[in-house]
Amino acid sequence: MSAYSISATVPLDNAAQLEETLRHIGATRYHSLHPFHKLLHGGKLNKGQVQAWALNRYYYQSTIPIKDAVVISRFRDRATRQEWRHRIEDHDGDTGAEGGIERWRKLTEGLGLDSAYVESTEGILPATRFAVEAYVHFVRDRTPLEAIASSLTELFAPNLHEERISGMLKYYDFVNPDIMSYFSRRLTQAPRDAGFALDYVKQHATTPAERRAVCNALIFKTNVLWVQLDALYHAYVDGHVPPGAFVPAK
Ligand SMILES: O=C(O)c1cc(C(=O)O)c2c(n1)C(=O)C(=O)c1cc(C(=O)O)[nH]c1-2
Repeated sequence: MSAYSISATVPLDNAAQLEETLRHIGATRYHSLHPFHKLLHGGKLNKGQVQAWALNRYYYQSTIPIKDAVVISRFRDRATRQEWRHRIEDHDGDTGAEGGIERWRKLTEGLGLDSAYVESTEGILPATRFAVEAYVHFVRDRTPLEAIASSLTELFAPNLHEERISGMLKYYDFVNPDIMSYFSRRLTQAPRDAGFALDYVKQHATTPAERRAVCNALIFKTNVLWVQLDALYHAYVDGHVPPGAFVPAK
């Protein structure tokens, strides 16, 4: 066991073994297992703590299209770029079509946060910034195959989003279906994206070494997500807010 890579003894001789290993990584390392999410979805946080989560996650959400633009830049193959580009539109929106970032801003606004403050990202935790930047650098610096593989956490997102929608609506009187629209929309977007990425890595990782690199890219990404919640827990559950970061109103 390592925090960064799968064990050398895991068999990766074909695409079926690759998929099995990827699903195992999700089942054991996805951030749905993190204690901060248990508190968030179980109604155990106060409004200020939910605000801190949404404020920090805004940085992740708003960086995703930048990450996807970098992914696209790695491919000479037009068909892959064509397939990938709707992800940018899903988040950025288009003329007359609201995108995910705008929906996320509605969430932070509905939680009572000032949009200019959220968009400035001035109040986010240093660990959020470092983790999210590491994701962008990963897709820039690793192979195109690993860049695609790092998006595979989305395979596990729909279950988490369903748990989040129902838990947050049930437990928090400051949450309503309108401000949760970001997540209801992702329930259809994420499976399509994850399905493409899974098919892609199964087809293009043709050696055990490449399949291992795919698995380790997914582990890297689960770490990107996990450390963001570690930092939120330390700051807003344990109460050690770093200098200059968002402090909820009393
Ligand atoms: O709420 C979540 O837990 C969660 C997780 C993830 C993920 O697993 O990376 C994404 C999202 N949401 C999400 O909304 C989203 O648009 C998204 C894009 C990506 C990606 O890596 O390209 N991950 C995720």
